[in-house]
Amino acid sequence: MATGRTHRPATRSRGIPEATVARLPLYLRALTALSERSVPTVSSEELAAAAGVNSAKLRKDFSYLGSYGTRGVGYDVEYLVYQISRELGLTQDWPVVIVGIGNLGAALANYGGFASRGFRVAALIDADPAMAGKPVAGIPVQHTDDLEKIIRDNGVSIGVIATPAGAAQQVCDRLVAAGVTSILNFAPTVLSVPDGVDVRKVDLSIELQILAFHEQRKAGEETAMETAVGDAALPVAATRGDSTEQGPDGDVPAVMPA
Ligand SMILES: NC(=O)c1ccc[n+]([C@@H]2O[C@H](COP(=O)([O-])OP(=O)(O)OC[C@H]3O[C@@H](n4cnc5c(N)ncnc54)[C@H](O)[C@@H]3O)[C@@H](O)[C@H]2O)c1
Repeated sequence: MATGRTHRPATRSRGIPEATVARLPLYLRALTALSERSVPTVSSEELAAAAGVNSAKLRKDFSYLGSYGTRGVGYDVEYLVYQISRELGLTQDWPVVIVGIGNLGAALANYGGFASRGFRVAALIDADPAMAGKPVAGIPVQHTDDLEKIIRDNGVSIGVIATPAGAAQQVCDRLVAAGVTSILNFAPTVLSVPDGVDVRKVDLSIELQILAFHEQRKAGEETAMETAVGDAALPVAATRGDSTEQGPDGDVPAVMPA
């Protein structure tokens, strides 16, 4: 769901295209579900359907990992989970800080899915002095005055920004200066970062706008269908009872053949 943008070339140094990297978490999520059900192998078609990806694209993506599956058997689920996790750097623990512990930051801190995927929330940081020391998700919130020290002490390389838009660039600059090289930005603003820093932006309103676009198209198609059916209904109604105009099983066809 991330409407992501990274500041890296389209191909990573090991030759895996960014588009493939972006699909790896989708495969991993589908494979983890299979693994939890103790499914030993999966075909490219089944996995592609579970991940919502085209199966030819999946085979191409897996060829970058050196994984070709076995004809007639498919892919070994556990091995693929390991391979993709390793490729995504998930076989190691990633300490993450969240900056801006309001509604969203607190919800993110409380989300159990990060830790289970190797992302440990190492610290929560907020500018509001009244919040300092108060626990959120069992972690005491720390004040932004200590941001640089917190980053260094915890060896943090990934920062999550959940501050208001107006504060995001300044928070980003401080995170980067302190050594953070990957940022997940929830604030509705475009961040400037130096080369070598990756930024991904999550914007749920953009996702909703895309859904609205599809809803509008669906509504347009339905209107067009209704118009077509409505236009066709006149001759059908007029000829009802005329066996020559009925379908093979006696039903009146909804749309008359041209
Ligand atoms: N990307 C999305 O889909 C999405 C969804 C919801 C909200 N948002 C955005 O996330 C951000 C947070 O939303 P919210 O509802 O949690 O807001 P909020 O007002 O509840 O929380 C913001 C928090 O940031 C803190 N803060 C302000 N300036 C700071 C600074 N310089 N350094 C550290 N902390 C600072 C505030 O003290 C507050 O606790 C907003 O920018 C909002 O637009 C994005």
